[in-house]
Amino acid sequence: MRITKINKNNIKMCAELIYKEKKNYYDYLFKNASFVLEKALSLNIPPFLSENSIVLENEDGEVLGILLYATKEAFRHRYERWFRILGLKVLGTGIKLASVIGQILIDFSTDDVYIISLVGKTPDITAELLYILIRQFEFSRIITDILEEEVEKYKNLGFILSGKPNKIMTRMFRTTRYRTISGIGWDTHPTTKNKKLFLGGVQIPADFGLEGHSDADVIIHSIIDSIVGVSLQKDIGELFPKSVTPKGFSSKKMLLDVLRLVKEKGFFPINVDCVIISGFMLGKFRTQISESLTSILKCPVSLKFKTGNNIYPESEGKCITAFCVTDMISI
Ligand SMILES: Nc1ccn([C@@H]2O[C@H](COP(=O)(O)O)[C@@H](O)[C@H]2O)c(=O)n1
Ligand SMILES: C[C@@]1(CO)OP(=O)(O)OP(=O)(O)OC[C@H]1O
Repeated sequence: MRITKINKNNIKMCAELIYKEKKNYYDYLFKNASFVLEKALSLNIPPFLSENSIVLENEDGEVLGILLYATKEAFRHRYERWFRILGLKVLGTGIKLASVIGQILIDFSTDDVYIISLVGKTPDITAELLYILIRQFEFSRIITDILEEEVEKYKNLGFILSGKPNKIMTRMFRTTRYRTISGIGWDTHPTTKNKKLFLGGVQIPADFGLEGHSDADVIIHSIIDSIVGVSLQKDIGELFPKSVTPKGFSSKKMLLDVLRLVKEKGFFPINVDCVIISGFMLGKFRTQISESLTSILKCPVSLKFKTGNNIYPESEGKCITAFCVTDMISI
């Protein structure tokens, strides 16, 4: 997944998502609304400014979600440019637009940001877009006007109701404050000759593996527990019970599932720090394991390896143990 802005390659997909999210409202404002929106985006007509967009795309360039925002400035200037797409119709539509814009200018300050569109193909993408906005910019309040059916979605993102700016829309707002929170995780698995060794999503060349129902990747299991405890009040066994998890299941897939779940709830890992106790030397795999985990978690991951100085069962190769602490931002 990559972060970008509206550009000529993705403008059609972005315009479609923006239109679909508030179809009734845009249809009320404009005739042929989907065409008007795409045109407004391509001509950069305020407040539909591509510079004020955050777009998440997959590796194939498919748009997974878009957040389009506007500052007070964007509502104030260069409105005459609407004539270029609306022509004479601006006289009819203009009255509706002018009243919407006028109300917004009265209701919010230069410290606020107004969300025109926040739409993700899945709830975790929607939350991630909001997280990027909150972390990147120092606004004090986020205001948005939405259709009634979107209220739950915004409540889940920490917004509260604040009235009805017009007969179609509902207004909601939230502050941009966030908190940091840390979780701890631990896991240990006995070694076995019958399995491959997976650590941090990397298959390590060794003549043994770890016993367990899944691929028994102790590093990932400890990271999962450090994340899901504080965010979901759960542990790995509750999320992936042995009764329904296929034997040998990939821990990497479990971590990807967990990240989707916690992001939906507004929790974003920002740092992971692990200690691994193992008699089998792992130092030469540090970079590979850390890069594998960073590519999944999208945050720095540090690893320390310890032998246990011959006094732990890990030192004798009976098992491998991992501890970890994950710091997260909760929006
Ligand atoms: N499985 C391991 C354990 C340790 N290392 C490296 O060896 C250093 C010394 O470890 P002690 O537990 O004896 O203090 C340690 O700093 C690690 O870099 C390792 O590579 N793999
Ligand atoms: C992951 C699960 C189930 O798939 O099994 P294991 O691979 O045995 O791992 P463990 O860390 O003992 O506990 C959680 C289990 O539910």
